[in-house]
Amino acid sequence: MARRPLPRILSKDSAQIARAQIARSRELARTAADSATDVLHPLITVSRGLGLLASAGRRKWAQTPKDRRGPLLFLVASVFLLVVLVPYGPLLAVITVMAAAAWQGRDRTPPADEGPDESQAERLRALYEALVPYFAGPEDPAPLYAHGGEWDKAFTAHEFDDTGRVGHLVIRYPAYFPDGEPEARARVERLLAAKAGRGREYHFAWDEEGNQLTVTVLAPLPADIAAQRFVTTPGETVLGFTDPSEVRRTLPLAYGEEQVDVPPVVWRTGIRSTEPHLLAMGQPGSGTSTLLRSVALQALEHGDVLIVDGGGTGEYASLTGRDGVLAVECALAGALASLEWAAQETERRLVATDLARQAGDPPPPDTRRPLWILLDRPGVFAHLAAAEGRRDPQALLQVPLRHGRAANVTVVVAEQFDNAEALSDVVRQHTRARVVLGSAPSRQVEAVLGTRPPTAALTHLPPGRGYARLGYGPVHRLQVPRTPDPYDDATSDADRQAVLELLPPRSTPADAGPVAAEAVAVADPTKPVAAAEALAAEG
Ligand SMILES: Nc1ncnc2c1ncn2[C@@H]1O[C@H](COP(=O)(O)OP(=O)(O)OP(=O)(O)O)[C@@H](O)[C@H]1O
Repeated sequence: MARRPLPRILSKDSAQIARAQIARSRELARTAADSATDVLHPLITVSRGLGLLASAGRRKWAQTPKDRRGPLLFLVASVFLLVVLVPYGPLLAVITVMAAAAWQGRDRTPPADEGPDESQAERLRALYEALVPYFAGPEDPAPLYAHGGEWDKAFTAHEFDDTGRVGHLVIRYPAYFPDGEPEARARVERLLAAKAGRGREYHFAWDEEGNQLTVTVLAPLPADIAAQRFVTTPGETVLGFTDPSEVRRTLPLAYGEEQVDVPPVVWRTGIRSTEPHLLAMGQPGSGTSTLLRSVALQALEHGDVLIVDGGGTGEYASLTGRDGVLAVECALAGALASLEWAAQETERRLVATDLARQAGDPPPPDTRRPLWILLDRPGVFAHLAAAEGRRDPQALLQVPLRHGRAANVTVVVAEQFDNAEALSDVVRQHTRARVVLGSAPSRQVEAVLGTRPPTAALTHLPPGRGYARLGYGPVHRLQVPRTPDPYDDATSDADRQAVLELLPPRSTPADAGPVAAEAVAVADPTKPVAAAEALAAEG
């Protein structure tokens, strides 16, 4: 596939990625040209000066009347002879001519005026005035911030975008401003986001040592990346895409016949993972089920998947009966049975691995195939179980969550904020990879990620947009790839086709039904697919 710039038919977001790449290439070319110009600068100046001197000489000769040209020629010849005869004359003459040429050839273009124009200066002044109550100290003898003060001393760098709004700003603030207090920071960030222009996302970088705040406007993340096979190694799952400045790696992604490179948020699972399980939270409709579907499609490439869906809207029906899909459970009884089997399977793997290790053998092959447990909206089952006097299915996640890493078992839980209190402690404790989708108050986001995101959240985010944090790592902005339910009537044909192409074939009849408790119990636990088949036979 040829790697070419983005086609015009792509949406605004994808075009922005391409524009960023073109801008980067231009920046490189400009840097190379600047370096070459720096090295050759003296030579260029002298050559330009010599050219100017020669043309001045020609002009002078042309202006001289014909009857005076003889004496002038005689004078020049005499000076030339004198120079030749005087000791060091030729050398001195060359130096003199070069100096004159350098003087003549010096760059005389007046330096461009880089200051802001009147409207921009007005915007900066307004921003400065708005910041005065936050940064002024009543006892400061020489305040940096004061009404009617000098904004250009406080704003050390500023850039404006094409629409005339602030694109980048470096703000100095007094050392006594409590920049270590999240609430104080949040107040300033809210003010800046409102005053510098709503509807855009801002990145705030607080330099506590230098007492400097850098505000940068972020371009929207590409929201039209369709589901596809990502170029990753086993054990890597692409949660979505983020800013180029946040991640060094890029993934080549297909857009029809074209390819573009986009920075991914990659989550590593398996034995060496430090964040072996994931929790995704969001508002209704923010795209957590879509994230789970995207994870399932990637997991099925190398492993088996068990889906427990408390939402009960049939969003995972397209996965039922597919090779590698052990079960798609929508009822409490099935959820309990499947999760009990998963807990036993985790224990079996642990025991088998341990025995092999004691015997000095490598882990048996039937413990190496990754097993994924995807649990959407467990809070619904928790309420149902409490009403029916049964066990909360989350209790069965204890073994997979605690010991899953060693047994190649990964748990992904998605829940809505409204039901957050229904999440069990063990789920909260052991899911160290976190995702928040959709707009939410910053304290809710902080409660999930463990820290405040470095950007001011928009009041409206497209579905699949949010933040991801792996363990104690940085918070990344995230856009989940578009992975809709192919059975949903609202799904476009292109999206449906993209998801259907990723689904494994269906060798188990889809109408075999969910894995029943008894079938799971009697099935050979070393062959999870066989368990489903045994159930199908029993059904
Ligand atoms: N990454 C995405 N890109 C494009 N559209 C998305 C994305 N994620 C979700 N959507 C769209 O948003 C809508 C809701 O998505 P989804 O069902 O995944 O949300 P949810 O958080 O599970 O909400 P609910 O539990 O209420 O269904 C769907 O129409 C879906 O197609």
